[in-house]
Amino acid sequence: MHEALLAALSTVNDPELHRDLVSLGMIERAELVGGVAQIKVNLTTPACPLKGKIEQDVRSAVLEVAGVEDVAVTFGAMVRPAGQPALNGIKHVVLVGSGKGGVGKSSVAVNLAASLARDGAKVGLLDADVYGPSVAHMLGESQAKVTANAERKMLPLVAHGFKFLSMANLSPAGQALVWRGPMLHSAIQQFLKDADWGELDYLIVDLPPGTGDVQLSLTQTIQVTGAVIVTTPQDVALIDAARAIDMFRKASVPVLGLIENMSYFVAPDTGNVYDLFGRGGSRKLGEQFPLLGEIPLDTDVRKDADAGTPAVLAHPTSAASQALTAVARQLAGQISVRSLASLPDQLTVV
Ligand SMILES: Nc1ncnc2c1ncn2[C@@H]1O[C@H](COP(=O)(O)OP(=O)(O)OP(=O)(O)O)[C@@H](O)[C@H]1O
Repeated sequence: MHEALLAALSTVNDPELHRDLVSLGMIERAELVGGVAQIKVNLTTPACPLKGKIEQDVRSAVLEVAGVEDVAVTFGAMVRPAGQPALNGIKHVVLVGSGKGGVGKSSVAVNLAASLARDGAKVGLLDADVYGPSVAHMLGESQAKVTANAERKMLPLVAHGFKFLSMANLSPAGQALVWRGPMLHSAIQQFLKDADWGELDYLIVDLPPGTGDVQLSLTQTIQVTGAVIVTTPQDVALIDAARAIDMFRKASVPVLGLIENMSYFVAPDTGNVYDLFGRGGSRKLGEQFPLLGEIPLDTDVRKDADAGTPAVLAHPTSAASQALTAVARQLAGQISVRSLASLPDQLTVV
């Protein structure tokens, strides 16, 4: 019966990876118990955007097998690294960049981390925006201090289900950091290599805005899976976003997608939608980069950040939070696609 079930499952494709679940090695269990087919699918990310579709397809395929009266589908997830893991224990490093400041890059980075962690992934967030570190504030941890372990490695702080490190938790509050290129390089190196991040599926890195030393230093130091670029829809922001794309391309960092923030505003009293900055402008940047999502302007995104809880956790049902959650899942999906693109045709089947 196991073989018959596997044969049925081999007709079900992962909608994003365009390969069948069996050859992708995603079937962890397939057996018939009292007329009920027990199928366990091991997804490539707990933040899979297409879980519902996969479940439906598995059900209909398995119900075709003679003797199957019902199907019970359960899910597990194991994020796979893209070739070599970025750093010891860290499967994917994802850079969050922007061409210009103030477009909401840090807000997006914090909410991506919170959303992926809530979906069950092991997540770290590195605040590499050393000139204006805002991550600790957005997580309600601006007073916390980083400590070291017995091997003198920095221990990341933990908030809202994920780990993070920020310069703000190393330097006295309110002091500006006047650092130059080589010092910045070594600070970033320490955050990456002299920190005990443990096992992570995703390390999200909030870069400083623009295309300077820190960004280059990072792309040259470690193997990153890719970068996402946060922009707003105005032409000026898009011109700068194009510059950021160009920088990543020159550094051979794949651009996993664009995120359009402050895309539109829904008036809470009337429900009218206003495209304050000309919505959808990101599409002009070219079709080779997926638009991972459009996030509306929402005062709760700012208020929640100031109160120290990411909006996706504080107001999970708001339009902005739902858009941010969808973006996080799209991103996780893009990373799975990249990781599996280089795999051989047939994987080990359990
Ligand atoms: N979708 C949104 N709706 C409402 N306010 C937002 C939204 N996104 C970001 N903001 C607010 O806009 C301001 C700038 O956001 P943020 O600090 O995340 O931008 P940034 O691009 O990281 O800035 P910088 O590059 O200067 O670090 C913050 O006050 C933030 O709360």
